Amino acid sequence: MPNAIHFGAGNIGRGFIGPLLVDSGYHVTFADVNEALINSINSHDHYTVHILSQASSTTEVTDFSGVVSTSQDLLDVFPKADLITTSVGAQILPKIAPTIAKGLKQLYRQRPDALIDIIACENGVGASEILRKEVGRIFNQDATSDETEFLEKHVGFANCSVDRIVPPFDPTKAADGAGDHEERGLDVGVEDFYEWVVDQDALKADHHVHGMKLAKNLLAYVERKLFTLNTAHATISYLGYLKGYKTVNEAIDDQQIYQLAKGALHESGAALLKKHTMFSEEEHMKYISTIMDQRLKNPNVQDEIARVCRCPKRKLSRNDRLVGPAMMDYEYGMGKPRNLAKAIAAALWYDDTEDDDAQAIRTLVQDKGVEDAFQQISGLEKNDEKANRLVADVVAAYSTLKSELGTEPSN
Ligand SMILES: NC(=O)c1ccc[n+]([C@@H]2O[C@H](COP(=O)([O-])OP(=O)(O)OC[C@H]3O[C@@H](n4cnc5c(N)ncnc54)[C@H](O)[C@@H]3O)[C@@H](O)[C@H]2O)c1
Ligand SMILES: O=P(O)(O)OC[C@@H](O)[C@@H](O)[C@H](O)[C@H](O)CO
Repeated sequence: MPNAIHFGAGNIGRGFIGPLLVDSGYHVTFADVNEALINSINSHDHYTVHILSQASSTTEVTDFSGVVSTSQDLLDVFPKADLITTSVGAQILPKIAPTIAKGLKQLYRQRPDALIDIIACENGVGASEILRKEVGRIFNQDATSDETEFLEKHVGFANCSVDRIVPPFDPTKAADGAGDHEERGLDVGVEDFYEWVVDQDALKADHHVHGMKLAKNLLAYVERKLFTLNTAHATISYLGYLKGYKTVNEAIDDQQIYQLAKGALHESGAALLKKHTMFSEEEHMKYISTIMDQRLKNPNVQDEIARVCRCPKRKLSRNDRLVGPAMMDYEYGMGKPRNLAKAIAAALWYDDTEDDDAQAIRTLVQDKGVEDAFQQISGLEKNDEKANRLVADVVAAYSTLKSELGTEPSN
């Protein structure tokens, strides 16, 4: 039986990647910092994935175990691994890199001929590549030349696009009659749709995983997904937050928000089609309408605005879902991305007291002004003329957004 280690036993780990691996015959070891979660994983021999669609259905997941990601137990599991996947959050990857570097050395000692792949299943451009650089830097600090050669020739780091909405899930409210919370603590609720596209050129070994689609030109898939689904999700949620909504369904039902999000997708879509000519306009319009009118409106998926808005610093960074497509519009001569600028402005207004990033952003905006704060958070170059145009658009959108939405300015 092949073995996989999956870092992050949260929504995507238990609701998407873990189940696909188990269904393909892998034993999955979940590695997570959350000890209580790992104890729960080790005290269950199965859990249920609830499909949140009109015809609700379930899938049982078995053949898994858990290890605390900071423990020696994880290093002991590494030598058996054939595949390593992650879903911890892109910003957490540098934190797990030292463990992966150590684990790969253990693996090399026991199986020097092994071929192994690492796939970071995180939202973001080039997540596995970021992990590769960090693991490589640490691994090579005290590596022998044989070890360095092993890392280069035997370990693949494959970027991927990972798409399935897995919202917070309350098993006691499951439409399929799930039992009480204690009993159903590991269960997850997921939308029916999923797409996992992995860079075939970066893999070192053959993996037979149901639902893992291999493709070349990965950047096109990653940007199409991040700059469409996630752009819409973020636009709807940051604007929805300002209008007092708590769920994505409530916010998308607001026509002003719906139209603004649709506008943002036409802006990102124009640049995506220009950059990635493998997608036709017809295909992309269908992709947008499936997202806007089916997936994000799915009444069975009750997603929280706070979850979609989480980590606003990451979401406002140069290559992410808001600034990324807005800059692409300038780079490909597509004109002013007015709707994206409003979405960015809304993210700069996001002030959820439970969100540390949001608090840091608000403090920065108040201390430095919106122009400097946005430039610093996004990482846009000060001497880049296109970046300066976007900064000016965002500053203008920021000052009028709240009155446009009909909400009172708070400061
Ligand atoms: N939920 C979705 O709809 C969805 C869809 C596609 C992609 N993603 C991406 O998947 C990733 C995970 O998202 P999620 O929704 O599953 O989040 P989540 O919070 O449900 O799960 C993340 C898990 O990672 C664990 N973790 C945090 N730091 C860790 C560390 N240092 N070592 C090991 N484990 C650690 C947490 O304890 C948690 O269990 C993110 O990159 C997200 O963008 C999420
Ligand atoms: O996971 P994040 O924080 O990058 O973004 C929040 C949501 O937009 C995201 O999790 C989506 O649900 C997911 O990307 C759907 O595939």
